[in-house]
Amino acid sequence: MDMKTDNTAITPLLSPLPDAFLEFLRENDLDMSIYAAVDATPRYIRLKPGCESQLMEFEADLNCKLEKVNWLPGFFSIPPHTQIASTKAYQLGKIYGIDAASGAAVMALNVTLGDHVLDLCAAPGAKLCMLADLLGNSGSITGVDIARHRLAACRNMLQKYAIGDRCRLFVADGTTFSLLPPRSDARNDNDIDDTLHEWTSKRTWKDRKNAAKQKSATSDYSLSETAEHDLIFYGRHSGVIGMHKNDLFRRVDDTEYSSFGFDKVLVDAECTHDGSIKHIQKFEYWGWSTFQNRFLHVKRIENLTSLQLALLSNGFRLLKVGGFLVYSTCSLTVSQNENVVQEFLSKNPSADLIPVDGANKWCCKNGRIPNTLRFDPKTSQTSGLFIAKFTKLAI
Ligand SMILES: C[S@@+](CC[C@H](N)C(=O)[O-])C[C@H]1O[C@@H](n2cnc3c(N)ncnc32)[C@H](O)[C@@H]1O
Repeated sequence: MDMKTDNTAITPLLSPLPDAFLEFLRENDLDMSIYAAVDATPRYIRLKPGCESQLMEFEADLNCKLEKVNWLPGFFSIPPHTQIASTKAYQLGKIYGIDAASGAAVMALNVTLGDHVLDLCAAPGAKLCMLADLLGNSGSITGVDIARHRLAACRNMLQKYAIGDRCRLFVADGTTFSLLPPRSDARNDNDIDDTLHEWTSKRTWKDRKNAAKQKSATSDYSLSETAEHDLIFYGRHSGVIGMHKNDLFRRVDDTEYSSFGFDKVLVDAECTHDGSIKHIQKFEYWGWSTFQNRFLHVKRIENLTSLQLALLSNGFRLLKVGGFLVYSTCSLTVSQNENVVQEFLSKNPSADLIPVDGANKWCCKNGRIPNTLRFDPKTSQTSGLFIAKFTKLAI
């Protein structure tokens, strides 16, 4: 699926910028000139590994030249208003639409073969697909998102690109998600009742009955273990098939995550999306009063930053000692980025904010605290994105 809205009805952002958005920029001390470059900001595509030799075909299909992004392997820029969803290359799952800054957030994780990766805010899944391509036939990916319909879109994408083999998707709250990565020594009792069999989109009569039972017993979202972590997809080699459900949903002591937790965690947190002008443009249709209600109310922003801190803290809890966590948002506000990072560091002595390898060659600037990065349309010719990378120390 194309990660950018291929909605031809959306016109360029009103010029001058709408008052509500200007007020938001002023309140957050953001330089409005970064949005001046928006109309000239290219789109980006990433090639499915193995399709590199078909560049000329893709150019003919997209009817434009593909410019290699030198600082980001596998990425190409295309003119801003190129439509990709109608192309054959896209429909056949040979190209992905994904912004280069999003690609940078994934690269910052330094994924290596065999890693167990957790993507805590995974939907609709552009970064998760890139993670799956980087892992290839190794390791595992666990994708979590609280929005069922968005995670279902992510599942469709995994199926379209045929990259879900080592992936598990859970509808769950990332602030409380608590499962371990799949273990290679997991029991495989495929024949025993109540173990997980191959995933199918059709639910068995027994599963439907259990779900109904759970629903009637669960007035509170947090009551049942399995309701709390609703597994909506798993691939054949995701480590799930043959597992007993109780083992899959087993709660462990927090200390176990330090040894058996995830090697890499991505927390691409919910935010105000102000760095993504495509998102902001949608308010021309939703109405700027909606923007005002959502983004200019102190209480709502406080709730959002609390959610971001909770997601980051829980992602870090699930990380192995020595593993890497990347926190990213497509907001450019300090409150949702550097402030969240600083508050998190003050509460987590085992967290170390570390530099992103190779970022000195990337088209971005430093954030307002050392080792953090900021992409924006003016500096990077990308959508806006903030990135911070942490490791977990053994203390
Ligand atoms: C910026 S989007 C993630 C984009 C995604 N990483 C990608 O590359 O396509 C943020 C996501 O966080 C999800 N979200 C919001 N609150 C959440 C929570 N408490 N737990 C898990 N996911 C949450 C939203 O549903 C949304 O899909």
